[in-house]
Amino acid sequence: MKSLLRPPSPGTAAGPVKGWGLCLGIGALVFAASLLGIVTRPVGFMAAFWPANALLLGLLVRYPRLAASGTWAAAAVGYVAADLAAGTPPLATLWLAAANLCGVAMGWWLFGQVPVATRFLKRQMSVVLMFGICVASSAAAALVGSGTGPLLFNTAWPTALGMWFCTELINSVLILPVLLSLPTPQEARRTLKKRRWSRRRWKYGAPLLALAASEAAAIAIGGPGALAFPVPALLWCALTYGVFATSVLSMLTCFGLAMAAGAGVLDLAFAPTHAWSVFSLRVGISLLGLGPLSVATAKAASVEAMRRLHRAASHDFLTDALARRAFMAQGSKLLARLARERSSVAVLMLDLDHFKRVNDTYGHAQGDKVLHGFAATVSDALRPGDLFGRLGGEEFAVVLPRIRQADAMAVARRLCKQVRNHPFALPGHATPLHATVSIGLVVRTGVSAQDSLGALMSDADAALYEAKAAGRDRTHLYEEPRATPGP
Ligand SMILES: Nc1nc2c(ncn2[C@@H]2O[C@H](COP(=O)(O)OP(=O)(O)OP(=O)(O)O)[C@@H](O)[C@H]2O)c(=O)[nH]1
Repeated sequence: MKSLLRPPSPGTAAGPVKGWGLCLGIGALVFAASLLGIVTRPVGFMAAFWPANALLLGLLVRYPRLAASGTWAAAAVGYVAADLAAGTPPLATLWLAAANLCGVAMGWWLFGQVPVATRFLKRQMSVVLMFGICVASSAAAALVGSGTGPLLFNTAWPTALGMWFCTELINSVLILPVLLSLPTPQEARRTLKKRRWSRRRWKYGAPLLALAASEAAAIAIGGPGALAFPVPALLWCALTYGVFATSVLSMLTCFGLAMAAGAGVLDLAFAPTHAWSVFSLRVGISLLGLGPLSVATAKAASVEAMRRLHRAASHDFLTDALARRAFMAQGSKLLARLARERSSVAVLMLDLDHFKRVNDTYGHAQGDKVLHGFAATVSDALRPGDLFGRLGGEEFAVVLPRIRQADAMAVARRLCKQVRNHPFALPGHATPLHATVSIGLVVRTGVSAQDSLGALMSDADAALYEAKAAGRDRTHLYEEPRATPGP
């Protein structure tokens, strides 16, 4: 399917357009969302709730490859069909559909100018930019569509312009963040795994309770200030939950407030029937949702920056193995856990053979490539729970938890074999380099609190020395020196 408009740079969450089925789905979604807007539209008035444009824009931005000609055509059919079904005259339906599509196309084009991470609410400035785009796309739809006000809805043009704009704004500002921050199944699984719901349930439940209580207080007390009552609870939610959960809660709270005010349940002590009061209410509620969203986005961006910083500090830049300090810290922690379990452990010391010759023959830069390839070969051969670190130079270490001696020996031999058989391709050299490694290992069954990682590494190092002395490219198991019989 050929694109009408060039899609924005391929997004991370893009998926292929699967033919007409997907187009039909988009058309049906736009039709249903438009009908919902029309059903909630007061007779002879413009719609107060119009989710179709925000849903369409959100899907196109979230999955850029949806933005094909068939999708746009299906969306147009969806808009027109919904208005025709509601009895709008045919020419007017075309005008209304054109206005809606104009707003969506404007938003879609502007999102395409924004870097992918910013677009998906992963940067500090994401919410500000998203708000700017929502204003521009709402203005585009309002400018094109507001001419229908005097003709169809008996509304003066400036009022129609304002109403169209504020309705578009509240819908896009509240619905778009939900779609833009929608986690992939992989991200959702990771988040659920990280959160320890059972142990800290109160910590995760408290902001939700506060939000419900503040909304109840807003309805009970009322008055112009009541709109701001849920703000502290929403901010608490933003500091506790992720961007997606915050955007869902903001959307529900803000739409809830707008509907409660419209229905008179929330008494704001002003006349919600007066057009400019409605304009002010909708714009105000749109802005209300931005605060918590900005906090959640800024927090997520700083957590991500900290994670990267931590990774850079704990991992060796050249080989991506754990750096010495992180290896010792994580290894000692693991050993303490194994001591509590009385489990077994194996510690391996690995040293590339004659590595100085590699540097001397091929140069230091090529030596770096060999170190990188060696580390990748070793880490590929280990299990997820094993620790692999670079102690310095061409010396590495591995901790294998909960392993029997025979299996640890098999792992060490396998590593030796894999390195021996691995051809290290060096740029500018026709024939690949073959390297070998010597490994010394120590196995402790029933780890006790007296065992330290440093002592085990020193035993493994002694075994490594023996492996080197015996001719290299081999493994050697450390054996406790036998007690000499007394006189
Ligand atoms: N390319 C590169 N070389 C390094 C790095 N760190 C240490 N080396 C080199 O690794 C070499 C280690 O040499 P030696 O300790 O003599 O050991 P060897 O030549 O591997 O000999 P054996 O260990 O006895 O088999 C030295 O030439 C160091 O300069 C690094 O980050 N990159």
